[in-house]
Amino acid sequence: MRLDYLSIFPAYFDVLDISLVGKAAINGLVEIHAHDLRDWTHDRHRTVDDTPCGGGAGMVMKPDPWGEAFDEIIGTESDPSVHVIFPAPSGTPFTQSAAAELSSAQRIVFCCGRYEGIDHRVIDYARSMWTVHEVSLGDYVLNGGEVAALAITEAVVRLVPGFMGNPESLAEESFSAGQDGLLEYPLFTRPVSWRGLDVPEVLMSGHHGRIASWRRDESVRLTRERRPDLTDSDSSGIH
Ligand SMILES: CN1CCC[C@H](Cn2ccc3ccc(-c4n[nH]c(N)c4C#N)cc32)C1
Repeated sequence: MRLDYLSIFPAYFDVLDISLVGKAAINGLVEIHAHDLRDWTHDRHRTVDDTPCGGGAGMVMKPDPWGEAFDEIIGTESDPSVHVIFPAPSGTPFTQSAAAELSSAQRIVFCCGRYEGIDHRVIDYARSMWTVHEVSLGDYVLNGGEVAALAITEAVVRLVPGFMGNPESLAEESFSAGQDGLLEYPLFTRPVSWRGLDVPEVLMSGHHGRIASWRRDESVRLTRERRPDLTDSDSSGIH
């Protein structure tokens, strides 16, 4: 899997060399390339923004640098196997199932906007050439797309076959299919007693049936408390 990041702050992606994603890069599972969008400007000030047509606050990212960057990084041929991701507050909420789908992609290009956003013709052009995803990390406003690109990268790469040392652990995570769409149960480890707080006895019983039942009950309880929206979904085990 090749991952490209287009941003006016490419240093955001230096962190990928440190994290788990860095290990995947070393193992050859993923190839990471960060690019400075300003490398595709031609004026002395390396300008990437301009005032919004129709007025309004802030600045909008000009289409020209993006188009020239696309030509060089992706090419000028249409290819639906290339996935181009535009993080944006107006995007579709990014989910675990979207991460799972993207984990089989061979090429993902993240377009990280800044200012008030990117000229919409950039997205329209990308849609005419590649498979485009306009996604949102959540219902809050960030200053740009970089943090979202990092979060999406981690969510996707950890699902790439061969990345996780113990793929079985993926099955029990919140939001994974194996978890019935429920939140993860509380976790405990040694010491059994810590500052007057004890591990639930059932977890020390060695009785696998009771442990599984306790964990399921806890997942149902937490999901009802914190994510009632998940309890109505078909995939959840709660109805
Ligand atoms: C005041 N304005 C409002 C519009 C957005 C401006 C900042 N910005 C520019 C590009 C850009 C990309 C993503 C996000 C973003 N925010 N929240 C999320 N979940 C996102 C995601 N994915 C934010 C962004 C700030």
